[in-house]
Amino acid sequence: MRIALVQMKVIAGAVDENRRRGLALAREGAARADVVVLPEIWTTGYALRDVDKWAEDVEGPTISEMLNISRKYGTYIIAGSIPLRKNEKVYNGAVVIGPDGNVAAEYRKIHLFSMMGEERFFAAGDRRCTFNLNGVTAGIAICYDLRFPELFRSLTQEGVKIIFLPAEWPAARGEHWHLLSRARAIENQVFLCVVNCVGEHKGNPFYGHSMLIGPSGEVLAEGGEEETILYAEADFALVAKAREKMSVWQDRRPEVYL
Ligand SMILES: NC(=O)CCC(=O)C(=O)O
Repeated sequence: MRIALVQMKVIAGAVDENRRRGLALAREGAARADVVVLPEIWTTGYALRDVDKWAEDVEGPTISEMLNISRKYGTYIIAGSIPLRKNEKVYNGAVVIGPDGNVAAEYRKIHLFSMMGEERFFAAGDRRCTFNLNGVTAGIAICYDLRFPELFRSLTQEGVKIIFLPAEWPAARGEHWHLLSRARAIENQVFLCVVNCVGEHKGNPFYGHSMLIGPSGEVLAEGGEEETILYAEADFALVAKAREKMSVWQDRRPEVYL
């Protein structure tokens, strides 16, 4: 399965420009891959005070155009996250679009990033999200969720072989980005597809370094700190191979942990 990791430059508050560029990059990726993934809140960036103004539902201009792209190219699109309006609340929400051009799943960020006051602007999600990716069970988490291994464990318990993580992660914590992403892949023996943005916010650069990580922690593709589309192959047979080689899952002792 060929994945396009859209590591785009996000400018806080420049919604029209971000949307125009994000859609163009998604079109480019969709022409060359089976799955396209965008970063976290890529339409608004960290203009958190304005997310209510810019929030859209799945019929809004961003997702409806993503549905057209996916229908035209027959690709899955994980439309990063956008401020997503649902039942009169605004969530930091990721929408998964199937190759038939319909919404296949929605994930609303569970762990809001209190260090930046996200909880003042978004409602928190309270549900995990898995979906069928061409016969493979896949899961989603968003950015700060990466610090909560329990979520990734539960997704693995549900049978996922790949977890997608759109992010807006700063260069200041680049080491954490690498360590946590690889640890989540290694401990669960699953693929992690982590897609970050580039650019800066109030003088603080975003880290980029989007990656596809294999189920033994191998970095199969990694971006730099520039806007780019990374293309990478996920061979899901590697999951069974990693688990045959080292039976971490069977060796767990859950009865002792809680
Ligand atoms: N947008 C985020 O969730 C940022 C998370 C982050 O910077 C961190 O966990 O560190």
